[in-house]
Amino acid sequence: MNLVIDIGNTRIKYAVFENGRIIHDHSFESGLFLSKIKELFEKYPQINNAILSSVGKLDRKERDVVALFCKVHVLTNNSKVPFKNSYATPQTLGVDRLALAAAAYHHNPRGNTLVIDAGTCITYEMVNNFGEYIGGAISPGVKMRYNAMHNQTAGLPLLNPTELLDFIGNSTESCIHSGVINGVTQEVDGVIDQYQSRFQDLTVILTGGDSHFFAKRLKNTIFANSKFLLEGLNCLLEYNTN
Ligand SMILES: Nc1ncnc2c1ncn2[C@@H]1O[C@H](COP(=O)(O)OP(=O)(O)O)[C@@H](O)[C@H]1O
Ligand SMILES: CC(C)(COP(=O)(O)O)[C@@H](O)C(=O)NCCC(=O)O
Repeated sequence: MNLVIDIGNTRIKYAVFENGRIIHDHSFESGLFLSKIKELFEKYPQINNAILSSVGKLDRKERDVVALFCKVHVLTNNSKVPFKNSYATPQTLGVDRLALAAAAYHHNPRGNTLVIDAGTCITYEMVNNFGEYIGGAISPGVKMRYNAMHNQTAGLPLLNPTELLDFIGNSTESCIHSGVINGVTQEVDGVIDQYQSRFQDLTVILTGGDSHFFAKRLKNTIFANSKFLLEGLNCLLEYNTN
């Protein structure tokens, strides 16, 4: 059994894999790391390998906690990947993006795949039909857009994301919601259009904790997969331990 852990800028997500399939997954706040990991190994003592991916400062404590129970691979920019990495600055590439590219390559090794991850930031990852990761984009996430407008103005309230009734706002709140939710929707649809005009038979995967706020509004066809990054981590764990 494998344990994969994704420490993002907002949440920690993990999954237990058996024979390539998720048998358990969960997310939690960073303060609960030790107790959650202990609980997990009590429930699944068969876990013998783990991979730890962190886009923040990985506290040695976190690695050491997992290492008490099994072998740990800490994902870095020097980990082996099954695809060609053509990012111009591979040492500064977020390891979460490496995992998304691995998942894209695993699911569609001979196809063109665009992965859109709506987490703290919205990231775009392109793996082409030559098995080459060529990069993509980083843009502000849904919550970040609400926070930025509140923090950088005198008069805009801080709102929580919500379903949008119409793209035309007629109040301060509905205008902010339109600016963020309709704005993200138009951005994502526009970016998909650009990639589609350059890459034939493009498969688009949408993932990330905030994707549900706009997924249904997209005009383009996408495959929603909330576990895509975790699946990529499992591929990288297998690739780096076998
Ligand atoms: N239990 C939760 N705790 C915090 N955020 C959550 C939770 N469930 C869903 N979310 C949403 O997920 C978003 C973070 O998405 P995620 O893909 O986990 O980002 P990251 O990988 O950058 O940490 C938050 O902005 C929030 O809206
Ligand atoms: C772009 C990111 C902040 C995304 O983090 P997330 O929203 O998934 O928490 C992270 O992948 C990162 O810090 N990247 C480093 C820069 C780069 O990928 O080129």
